[in-house]
Amino acid sequence: MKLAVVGAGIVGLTTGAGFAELGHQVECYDIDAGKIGLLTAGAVPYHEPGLQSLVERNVAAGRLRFGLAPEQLTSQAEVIFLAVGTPSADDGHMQLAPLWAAADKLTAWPGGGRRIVVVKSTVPVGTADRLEARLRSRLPADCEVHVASIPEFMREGGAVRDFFEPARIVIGTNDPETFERLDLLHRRLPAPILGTDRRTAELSKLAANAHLAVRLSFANEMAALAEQTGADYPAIARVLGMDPRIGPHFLGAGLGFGGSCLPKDARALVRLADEAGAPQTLVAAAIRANVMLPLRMVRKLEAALSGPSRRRVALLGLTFKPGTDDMREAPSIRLATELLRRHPGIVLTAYDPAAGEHAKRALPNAVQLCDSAEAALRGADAAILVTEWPEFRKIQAEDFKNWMKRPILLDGRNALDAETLNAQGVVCIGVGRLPATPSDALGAAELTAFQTEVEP
Ligand SMILES: NC(=O)C1=CN([C@@H]2O[C@H](COP(=O)(O)OP(=O)(O)OC[C@H]3O[C@@H](n4cnc5c(N)ncnc54)[C@H](O)[C@@H]3O)[C@@H](O)[C@H]2O)C=CC1
Ligand SMILES: O=C(O)[C@H]1O[C@H](OP(=O)(O)OP(=O)(O)OC[C@H]2O[C@@H](n3ccc(=O)[nH]c3=O)[C@H](O)[C@@H]2O)[C@H](O)[C@@H](O)[C@@H]1O
Repeated sequence: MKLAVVGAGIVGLTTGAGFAELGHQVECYDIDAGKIGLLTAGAVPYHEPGLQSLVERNVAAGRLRFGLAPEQLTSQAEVIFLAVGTPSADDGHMQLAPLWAAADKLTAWPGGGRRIVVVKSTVPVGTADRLEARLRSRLPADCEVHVASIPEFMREGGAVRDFFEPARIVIGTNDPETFERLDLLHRRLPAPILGTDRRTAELSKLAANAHLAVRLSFANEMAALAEQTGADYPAIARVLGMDPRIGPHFLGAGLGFGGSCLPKDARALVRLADEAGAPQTLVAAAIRANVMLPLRMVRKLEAALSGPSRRRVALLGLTFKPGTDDMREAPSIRLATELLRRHPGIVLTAYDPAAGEHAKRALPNAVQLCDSAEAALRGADAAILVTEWPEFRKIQAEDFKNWMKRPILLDGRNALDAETLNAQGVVCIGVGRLPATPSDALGAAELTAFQTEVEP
């Protein structure tokens, strides 16, 4: 089949390269000339395992091409995927301007006939309906267009694996012929295909991310309760996870969920639900609970250092999770900002193996970015493990003791072997693990003030 993808972000590029690997002819477009320049020169601009070789292989085989506009490639695509970004607006709604801009360009695409436009981007319910009406009113009479919703569930850092081994594929359309073509396109992927209407497909995507957000906030609040009551949250998570009705995934407590999707999609769902008259109070509470977590960590640091002003504190890991260079809504940003706001004299050093320039752009200027964990830790009074990159687990107790002024580690992801480190003279404090000292607990007034500040 001839396919086109508009928006060569992580989703668009992985989808395009993935379908090319399955033997289809794919053209990928993006308005970002820098990105298209890199891709045309053979460089993938994302830290995404397996994507570089997937792209290289399919470009070399002549199945994958890149361009700034369809006129450059004379597209005759039967199926066009829209995979542009849908970032949050200030009020929590999703910005759909990139989607409408991309869609409006479709009306100038060469060639008529029957075309299927698939919305891959995560969007509010009803967007595919609006898009179809918009396209039909603008396309020439010889062009028959059908819009479908095929939401994407891939995870960053595992996008290629998730493309080839998805848990499920949802095809949202009411048009039987459109379903048949899209079903045929996806049939080689080893996953159940669920046919739904478009609105159900759109809401199922938002519901999936909101469910994950609620689950994580539950885990984090339970971990806080474990700390305050002297229980051990990781053991509780194991107990919960062994119940097949609960399952073991996404129960990890720590600094909370970040990234370009979970927070954005949860916020958008709350807005959508308010307008629809079916408020999602649980999801709203999950968002609030999540943004509190960096503050909890600041309070822990304050308790551990008895006042971190003019101290040197190292942040280990900055991206929103390991395996990616993505800094979008990374908890490290709120943590660093809050530390600097509350303790203007603090010296913050930081190291991340992948964040590079993204970290420089996302973090306050005062954060000193280092090019190794050792450089960040040298002379530090304490360190906070923010992102559980595997290389941090290789640092030995002796290294922490030699490099740091005081080997105090706040493990914000329960990634380190606290027992071993503690036995070897390093103070390692995990999340939901140790009984909190009274000063750890957030005062009610402080909690309310912070919550008001971060109200979703
Ligand atoms: N990142 C992820 O793992 C997942 C993302 N999603 C959703 O997929 C969508 C895309 O996400 P990402 O790939 O992460 O976004 P991204 O921000 O990495 O990439 C979006 C791309 O679209 C391009 N673009 C914007 N307007 C355009 C236009 N008018 N014409 C052509 N290109 C245009 C941008 O230049 C950018 O390269 C979002 O709605 C997101 O919520 C869904 C599942 C997973
Ligand atoms: O819509 C999207 O873009 C995607 O959003 C998430 O994927 P992703 O943002 O790549 O990251 P996750 O692996 O879900 O992690 C999200 C956040 O939760 C945190 N997390 C995850 C798991 C856990 O146990 N504890 C925890 O704090 C991570 O550190 C990270 O900050 C979903 O998992 C994907 O299914 C979805 O397609």
